[in-house]
Amino acid sequence: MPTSSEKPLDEPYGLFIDGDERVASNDQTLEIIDPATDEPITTVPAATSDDVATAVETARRASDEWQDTRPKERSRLLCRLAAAIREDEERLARIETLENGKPLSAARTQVQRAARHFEYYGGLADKIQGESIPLDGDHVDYTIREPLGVSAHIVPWNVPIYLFARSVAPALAGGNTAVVKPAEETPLGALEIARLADSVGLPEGVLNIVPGDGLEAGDTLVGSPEVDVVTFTGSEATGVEVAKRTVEHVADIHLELGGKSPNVVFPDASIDHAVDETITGIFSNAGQVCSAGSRLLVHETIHDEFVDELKRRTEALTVGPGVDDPDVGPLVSEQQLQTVTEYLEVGRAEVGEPVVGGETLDGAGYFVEPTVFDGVENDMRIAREEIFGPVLTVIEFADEQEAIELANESPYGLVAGVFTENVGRAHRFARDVDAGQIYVNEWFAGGNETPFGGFKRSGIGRENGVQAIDNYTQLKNVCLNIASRD
Ligand SMILES: NC(=O)C1=CN([C@@H]2O[C@H](COP(=O)(O)OP(=O)(O)OC[C@H]3O[C@@H](n4cnc5c(N)ncnc54)[C@H](OP(=O)(O)O)[C@@H]3O)[C@@H](O)[C@H]2O)C=CC1
Ligand SMILES: CCCCCC/C=C/C(=O)O
Repeated sequence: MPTSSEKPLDEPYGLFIDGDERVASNDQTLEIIDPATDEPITTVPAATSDDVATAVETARRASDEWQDTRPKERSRLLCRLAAAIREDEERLARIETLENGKPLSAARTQVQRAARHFEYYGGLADKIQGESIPLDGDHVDYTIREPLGVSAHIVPWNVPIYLFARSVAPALAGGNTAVVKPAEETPLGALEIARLADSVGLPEGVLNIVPGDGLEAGDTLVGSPEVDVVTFTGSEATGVEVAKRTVEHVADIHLELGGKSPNVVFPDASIDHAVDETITGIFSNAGQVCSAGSRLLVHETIHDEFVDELKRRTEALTVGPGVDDPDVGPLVSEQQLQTVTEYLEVGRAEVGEPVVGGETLDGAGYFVEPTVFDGVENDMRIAREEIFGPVLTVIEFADEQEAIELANESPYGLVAGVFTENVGRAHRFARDVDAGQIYVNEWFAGGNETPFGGFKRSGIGRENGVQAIDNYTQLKNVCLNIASRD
């Protein structure tokens, strides 16, 4: 397997089923495009419904043995996989950059996070414990956490390697087998990690990867009655369809959907720091992050100074191909470029010219300038709808009460951030704002260890942390009558 940075791909790629690689049953393929150049990178097989059914049958067959594998052995295997990912970090990062477009240093961070995820859940695999419940002297009552069985993972294209790890690691740790459908644009990272899993000894059939079209491969997967739990990250519209299909066969479902997260800056904050974090919050991954800080609420007394500084630093950001490690890479696809371009026009119609950015770059690739729209009202489309691009909307507020009301006036509730040096205000914000995670004085705070998921229309359930084990286990209660019957 090549490890040099010059040749990150180890072609050809196959559907990864039962520890083996194969072409699609009808030979169809997906073409993978480099978003920085609009040029094809490689092809992978596109799973048909029959292929997905085979993958699910395989996962079902492997399920009993994996459930019976001693937890400490599952733990060892996941930790070995983490080590293998770390050893291959540079090549995997180059693959993430190639298929997704993100800057190389950001791709390296995401590969490290993926490795950390397998370590973290490897560490937890042998600590999934029940409880004993006191009843009375004649009864012994206890709970056991058992695996659900076959888990299905619908993974998006924005952070493909990390988001693959985010749900697969706790699922395998919990004793489930997995079938993963990566996004059409970015299947390579998942296929590469499946090979690493095989190389460290993960039993055949425990992890299966079926790249393909959402409407065919994805729908067949989540609709399969043999699937016991579905985890989905992506758009709200698709998430709702996936949930309906899953509930038809009464499987568990976890949804991590969109956001329009408020980033609230009070006058007592360090402006310098808050501007930096605002830029990180909206322009990382070219704004293609569910937890992007896309709605900046800034106090009226610091508004002008803040926006001037934001403009100055945004203008200085470099935009270019991810392999050159710029500040901002291309969007993932022509489709995403079109969506974001339409929102730039919506923004112009709603508030006029942006204070910075607002253009797509000429030439090959899907590049959009980092953009800031000022003078936005909270009920405008650019303040309510998830753009999923490098586009920030700036809204003024007059006092704390108004800031909290504006923060909460959104259909979403994924994360919310506050910049203030006033501890009481930070805690009031955390108490009063409806979001699954609150950031204080740092955007993208927390990590693999901290529960992550949405209030309101941002989703159902929590990823990350010890809590994610609950997503992939079911609770059994055992109650014994131990009264003497002599
Ligand atoms: N919360 C997040 O992190 C993400 C949010 N989004 C949001 O979604 C918007 C559109 O992006 P898009 O890629 O179309 O997102 P989707 O939500 O449509 O796709 C996410 C995943 O779901 C799959 N999928 C699509 N339809 C089905 C289905 N019927 N059954 C099962 N799986 C399905 C997709 O496959 P396929 O690739 O074949 O379509 C992909 O793997 C973005 O602009 C952004 O706003 C997108 C990605 C991540
Ligand atoms: C800068 C990237 C941080 C990624 C954090 C996890 C993202 C999740 C998502 O978009 O669904």
